[in-house]
Amino acid sequence: MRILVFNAGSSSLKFGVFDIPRGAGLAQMRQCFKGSFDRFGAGGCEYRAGLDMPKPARAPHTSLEAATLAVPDILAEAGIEDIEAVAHRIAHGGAEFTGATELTAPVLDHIRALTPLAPLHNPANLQAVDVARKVWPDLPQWGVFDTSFHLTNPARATTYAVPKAWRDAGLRRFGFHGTSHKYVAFRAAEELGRDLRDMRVISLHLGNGASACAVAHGQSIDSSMGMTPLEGLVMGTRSGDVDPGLFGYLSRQMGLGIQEIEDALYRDSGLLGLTGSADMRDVEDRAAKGDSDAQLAINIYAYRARKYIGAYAAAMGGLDALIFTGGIGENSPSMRRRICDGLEFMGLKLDHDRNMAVDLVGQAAPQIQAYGTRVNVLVTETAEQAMIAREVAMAMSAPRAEALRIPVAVSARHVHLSRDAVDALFGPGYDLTPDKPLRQKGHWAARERVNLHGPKGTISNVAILGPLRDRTQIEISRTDGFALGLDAPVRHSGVLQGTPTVRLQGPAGQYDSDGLIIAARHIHMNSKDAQQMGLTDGDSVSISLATTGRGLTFGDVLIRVSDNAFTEMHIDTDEANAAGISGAVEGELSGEAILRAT
Ligand SMILES: Nc1ncnc2c1ncn2[C@@H]1O[C@H](COP(=O)(O)OP(=O)(O)O)[C@@H](O)[C@H]1O
Ligand SMILES: CC(=O)OP(=O)(O)O
Ligand SMILES: [Mg+2]
Repeated sequence: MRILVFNAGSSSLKFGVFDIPRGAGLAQMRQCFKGSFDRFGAGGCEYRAGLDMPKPARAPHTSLEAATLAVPDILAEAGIEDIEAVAHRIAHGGAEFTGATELTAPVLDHIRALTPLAPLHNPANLQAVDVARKVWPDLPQWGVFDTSFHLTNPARATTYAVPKAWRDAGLRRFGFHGTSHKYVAFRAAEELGRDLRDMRVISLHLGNGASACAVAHGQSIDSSMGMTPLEGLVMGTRSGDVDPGLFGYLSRQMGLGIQEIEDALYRDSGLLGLTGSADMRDVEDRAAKGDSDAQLAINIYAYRARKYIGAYAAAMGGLDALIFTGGIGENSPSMRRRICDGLEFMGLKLDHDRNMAVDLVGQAAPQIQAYGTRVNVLVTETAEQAMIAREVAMAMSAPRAEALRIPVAVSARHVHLSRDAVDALFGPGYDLTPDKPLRQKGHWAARERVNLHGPKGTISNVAILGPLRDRTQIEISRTDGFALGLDAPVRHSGVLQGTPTVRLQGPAGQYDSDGLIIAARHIHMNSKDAQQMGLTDGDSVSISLATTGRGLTFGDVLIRVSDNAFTEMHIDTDEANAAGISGAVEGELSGEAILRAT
């Protein structure tokens, strides 16, 4: 399979063509073309092409868009034909995209909607999609997202301490450069001959955009960029961390509008704001000639990065390897040195000769720590394009993957009430008030709540789900059972013989009812999906949740088919916690694990 990859960054366009033999392992992947444009200005840009990345030549393109438009001709001239898919780096994918995704119209709409959260990136990424669409209208286009790798970050790392209404509106941290952090972490482990799952790694991606990432035991647990690629380290034109108190001051005291402030933080800050140049090569040259602004900028840059190393070593309880990548991380021995100086207290020290002698040809990942020190320090090229090609090739060769993904919903404790129960709890003839519709058609959560009393304790404010049923059923988790002091059996809905009795308390009175169960996990499935997946009512399947950070396969998941069902897997809060679920998750059906109903 031959895949063309576009990696549009905030200051550069990189592209590559990869051959991945069908059926063969990904190790046999071969790059057959490579090119890049950067240093855009009024007089054009620098251009490199060819596998050995020769010295840059000048090209006339003054913008990323113009450079993107030139790529098809470059490939044609190089005799690159028979491309089978085009893969794109997409910076912001929100919480939605956990891996390579085909860029269908709704997916593209979603990416477009995220543009305000990555104004320098998503438009450039979408531009490359547009160009590729026009030139190769029949080829599938895929996206690989910077944000995906960080979706394993725990809530304590992704949650801003801001009002609930803001958090409910979607304010949270995401993190970027995920494809790069993931690749370099794996590459470092490979180089060290260790299993990444046994390691605590910090990756510093220092390009035009820059971010630090803590990779604990193979998973990203924190990164320095937030809801947008503005937070964190000092960058080419972006500020990184600032005091949120600045905004009020800038608005009130300096009369700046929101758009002006945001533009300045994205485009006129960072190295550019500090020195007048966004390019570290210029800044280093000026500093060497005695320019004090450039010298201060370099100090701020290194100091910020060093602070993040300390923070992430603390977050992980130690550090085994530090990795430098991105244009600055790969090419600036003096910046690597400044960042690492002073970290000897944590066992991190560079060998200065090794640091100066770094040569990255042929995917090398040289180690540059002083001999005998505890923390390994490596430098490696980021290879985002290769990683993107690899993820897309894997996704494209996964059979029917799309059809077999099932959204997972976590059911918190709730009750279904009978007419009798409502009469006793709320008064004779009382009608519950439907408040929120549920995804299963005709079902709703009521505004009213009840309390549950058991011999050990009380659980207050338990949701009531309508419509009314013939029998009252109370669904709790195992943990809730301990809180109540009652031992509820795991049962399918409606199978209530011999279940324990619990006291329900409403405003008008009490009602003792049996029907206390832990709901057995199940999948509501509409007939069309069932047919497509080859399943019938009563089948049991295994569902793997691989994307949650505590990947788990749930066996014995009952399929319940009905015509109008919204296809969705239901698990309880204990199961969700065990699988480390936060936010939207999909489960994957393992085809070999279907147990037939009859
Ligand atoms: N030899 C070098 N010394 C110092 N900085 C360098 C060197 N080569 C490239 N850089 C810096 O790398 C940055 C660009 O990084 P890169 O990863 O290519 O950008 P992007 O984030 O757009 O992909 C620029 O600040 C550039 O000055
Ligand atoms: C997310 C980001 O900052 O990307 P880049 O380094 O390409 O600007
Ligand atoms: Mg970059």
